[in-house]
Amino acid sequence: MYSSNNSPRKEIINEDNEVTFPQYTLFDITIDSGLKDDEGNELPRPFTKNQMRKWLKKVKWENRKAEKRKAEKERAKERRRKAREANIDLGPNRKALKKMKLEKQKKSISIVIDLSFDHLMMEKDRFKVIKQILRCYSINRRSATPIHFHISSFGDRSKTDMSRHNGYENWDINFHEESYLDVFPKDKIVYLTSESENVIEQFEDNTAYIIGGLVDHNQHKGLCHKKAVEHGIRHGQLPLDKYINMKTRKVLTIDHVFEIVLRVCEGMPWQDALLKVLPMRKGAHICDDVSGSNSSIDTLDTTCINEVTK
Ligand SMILES: C[S@@+](CC[C@H](N)C(=O)[O-])C[C@H]1O[C@@H](n2cnc3c(N)ncnc32)[C@H](O)[C@@H]1O
Repeated sequence: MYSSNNSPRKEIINEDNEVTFPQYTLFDITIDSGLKDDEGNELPRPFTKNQMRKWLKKVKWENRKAEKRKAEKERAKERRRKAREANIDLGPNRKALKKMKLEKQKKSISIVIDLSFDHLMMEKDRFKVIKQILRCYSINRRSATPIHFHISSFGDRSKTDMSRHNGYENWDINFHEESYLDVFPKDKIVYLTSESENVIEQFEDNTAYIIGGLVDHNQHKGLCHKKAVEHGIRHGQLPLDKYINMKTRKVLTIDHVFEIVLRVCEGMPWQDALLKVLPMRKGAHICDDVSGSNSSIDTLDTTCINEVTK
């Protein structure tokens, strides 16, 4: 209790009528006053009004967040209860997913998200990249045939951005501080880029497919293609034109590219995978020349990439 109800600078009078200085902490930060008590212990500096205001704002925000989380948990519980009653399968729960992780056989291809573009993005866009990575992680975990998932050029900035998600170090993702060039043999790397003149038909075993970890609103058009050419590695685009017509441009988000690769590796025909993953607003619809024909990957050219550039 404060001796005055609105000035945080005042001392505290406890129940035994003893006067003490308050131990203010801003969560884990204690502000030192430079003063010492009788035993030589550092006394904390009371907050200024401004600091107190900020602290209260933060506490209120944290409380609101906790309430929202609690409400969301309740809603999820209710959804699950209703689904059970209606005999609807909501897929595996967390416990089952963990067990599945140990039992599932992974595909031999790897997907790498290249995080070497941090310096080109504002915080807001870097967070979008992380959010998309979370989605990739989540769909890969739920897949019956997950693919090896890597992150390369995982530097200090990415670590800080990622650390907002507790326990990410324990996720089933291989984090590499170094470039993908130092992790995989050069001839086993294919950079995925919509600007490539090579069209991917099938994914090769034991090959690492790189997705640029970049949200750039088309500001750095062709950057990943340029990078692949400069490094002398193979590159390829997804066969969008072959299977679907799209209203919008063909540059997809990281998680959409990831999911398309995952679904095709699971055995889904290209066209189905593209239509399943691409959102309605992209206006994806079936190409006249392939609709009705069997578009399964089995019937396609078996070369991984046409006119591969070395
Ligand atoms: C939002 S895009 C980044 C666009 C960026 N301007 C660039 O130079 O690639 C994110 C990543 O998804 C992959 N990607 C997007 N559309 C693709 C497509 N149609 N085919 C293959 N990869 C694609 C690329 O790896 C790309 O770097």
